[in-house]
Parts: sequence; structure tokens; C-alpha cells
Amino acid sequence: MADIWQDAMDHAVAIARRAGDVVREALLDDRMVMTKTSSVDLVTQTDQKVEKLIMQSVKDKFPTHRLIGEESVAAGEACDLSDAPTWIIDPIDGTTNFVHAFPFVAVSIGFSVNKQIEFGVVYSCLEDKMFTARRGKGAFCNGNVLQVSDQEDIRQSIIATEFGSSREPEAVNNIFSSLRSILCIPVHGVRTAGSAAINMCLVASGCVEAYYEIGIHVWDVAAASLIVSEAGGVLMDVDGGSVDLMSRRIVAANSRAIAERITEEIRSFSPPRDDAPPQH
Ligand SMILES: O=P(O)(O)OC[C@@]1(O)O[C@H](CO)[C@@H](O)[C@@H]1O
Ligand SMILES: [Mg+2]
Ligand SMILES: [Mg+2]
Repeated sequence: MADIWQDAMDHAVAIARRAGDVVREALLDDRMVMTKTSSVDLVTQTDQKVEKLIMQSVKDKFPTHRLIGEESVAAGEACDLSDAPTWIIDPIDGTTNFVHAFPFVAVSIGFSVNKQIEFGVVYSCLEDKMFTARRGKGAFCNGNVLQVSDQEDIRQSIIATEFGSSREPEAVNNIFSSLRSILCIPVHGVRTAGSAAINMCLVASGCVEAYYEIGIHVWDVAAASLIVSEAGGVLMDVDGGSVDLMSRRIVAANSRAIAERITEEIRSFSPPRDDAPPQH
């Protein structure tokens, strides 16, 4: 039976690759840096240019589809996920890495129907790695099958996370408290790629056993969430319940056991949801 979303997924891969060309070309220019929620929450004209490129291409080809984009939301658009076919876009996941030419910079495109991710595309454009997943059909990197790690012992695992963009002492203490508890399980190591999407693709690739973070947004993780689950991984809320991609909290792991062990060490809190009414 023909896959009704194959055309859309093919378009996502093609536009992600084209967006990657724009990112690589921009690396050669002087990257004008702006800030958003804090002095370390960076955005560039390339983020905005890439999001416009992706969104316009979707509007032209799929005019009835809805769009959620990081930079559009930052400019005041709503972040409401309905049952309608919806493209969930992070034009550059890893903007700080982009500004510093640190080689983990991803274009992330998730596609949701009835609030279920149907396909995910994460293009790590400085590595030229195209991560893809179609619901029920597996996860791939440049066409090669992805499978999570079979490591069952967390003490022989590497865990990924991010420090986020807050430099408020209380928020930083919270992050480091969880980090210290996890490091001292002990685990083999903790890594931060600087991109949630790439951290999750590393889980899907079997390179790290788990990734967790509080503070992510739906556009950081929508595409990679399917890539993890189609590679045999598990998604969970930081308190151990079901993951909610709008909650800004996630654990992605190679197994339920390791995911649950991670949740035991996280000092959880609840940031304002992505779909929360705007604060006036
Ligand atoms: O702003 P960007 O570059 O799209 O997001 C970069 C990022 O590192 O910030 C989030 C919070 O730490 C991470 O989850 C996410 O991947
Ligand atoms: Mg991001
Ligand atoms: Mg971004």
C-alpha cells in the first residue's frame, strides 16, 4: 500500500539537505550573533533564513499543512500542536556550535499527524549525516540501519545532557545536582554535543546509552524522538511517566531500565510548557 506521507518525507530530506548547504556556506561568512532569552541563548540571521527557506518550501508544496518553527515562535507565533499535519522545525539545533564552528549543527524537521510523529529528519550538516525515521519503518543514518546500544548496565554507560541557556544560579545548581548524581552512579562518562537532536541521534546510533534534559523545546526533539524509538529506544518523562513532547522534559534511552535509573537521579522541575498561553 502506498505511503501517503512518503512525498512529504522525501521533501523533508531534500529541504534539510538544501538547508545544510546554506548553513555550511554561512560558516564562511561573519556570523552576526543576536540573543533571545539570555546572553547565551543565541540566534543568527542564518537560523532565520533557514527557517524561512524550509517553511516557504512546505507552504508551496503542502499548503494545507501547519507549521511550528523555533524562530517563528520566538517572534510571537503560537506553538499549538493540533491533529492537523504539522511540520515541527528547528532550523539550526546547535546555534552556539554554529557560531563557534563546533561541528555538531543540525537541521531538525519533525512531522506530526493527530499529534503522532509520522517521520523525523535530523541532518547533522557539518558531519554530513542524514538521520531519518518513518513510523514503523526503522531509523537510518545515510541509509544505514540504526540500533540503540545493548548495554544493560548503567555503570558501563555514557549519558548525554545539556546545560541549557539559563545562567541563573538556582537553575544551574539544579542542573549540576542532577549531573553530579548521575555521574556518581557511577557512569563511564557524561557528554554534551550542544544539540538535543544530535544527542538523541547518538542514542539511536548506540554511541551513548541515554540523553536527558529539562528545558528543551518540541522543535529540538520532535524529529529525533521518532529516530530514537524506531532504533529500538525508549522515551520517558523525567519523572518516569509517558513522554510529552510539549512539556520541555525528556529522557531518551536504549532501554526502559536505564531510562528509569536516570529518572531516579534527576531533580525534576516543570518549565512553562511549549503550548502554555503567552505570559503578558
Ligand atoms: O537554540 P538551539 O541551537 O536550537 O538549541 C540548542 C540546544 O542545545 O539548546 C537546548 C537547551 O539546552 C538544547 O536542548 C538544544 O539542542
Ligand atoms: Mg534547538
Ligand atoms: Mg534552533
